[in-house]
Amino acid sequence: MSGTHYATEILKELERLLTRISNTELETMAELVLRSEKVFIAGAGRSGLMGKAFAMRLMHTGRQVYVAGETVTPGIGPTDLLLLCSGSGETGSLTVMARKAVRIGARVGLITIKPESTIGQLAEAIVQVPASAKEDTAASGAAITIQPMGSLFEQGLLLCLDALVLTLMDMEGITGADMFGRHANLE
Ligand SMILES: O=C([C@H](O)CO)[C@H](O)[C@H](O)COP(=O)(O)O
Repeated sequence: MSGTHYATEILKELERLLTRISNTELETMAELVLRSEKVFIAGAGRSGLMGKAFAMRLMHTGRQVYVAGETVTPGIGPTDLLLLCSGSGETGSLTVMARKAVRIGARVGLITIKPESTIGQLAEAIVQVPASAKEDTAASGAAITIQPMGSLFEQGLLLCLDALVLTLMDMEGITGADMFGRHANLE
């Protein structure tokens, strides 16, 4: 298979994956975002990069958004949401954050392959992105993707988060122009 054929195959994988994501779960997550004063986003590695892309768009919708671990990020409080992006739902640093957020009384949201995971058990709202786990794609036969590791999850995660932004725009009557007005002007 050549480069563009791979890209076409990836699109087919994503189409199959996205039809298996629940609208109800997405809407529940959108409602949780709207009910929270501040939204803190966290994820490790590539999952974290997708989370950061979402954090920017969520800021564009007018919400108070922070990426956990950045120097200017304040503390989380009981009226806030910690939204975690983790395929496994078991990543150590994120599990620690989730436990701390729960202890403080904040809500935890999770986008994951594994709702039954440690973080899943701490989360009030979960959107399941039913891709292959990163370790399964390394083992022959177990995967539903031709891609290595967590790539299918991470791509599905980004699309799912962009769908969440559109859902929030619908719910709040926000336009793309409103959002563009909030974009960074020191680029
Ligand atoms: O970067 C990642 C790795 O390349 C797998 O594709 C993962 O996103 C990172 O390891 C975090 O894992 P999860 O918390 O299980 O998403």
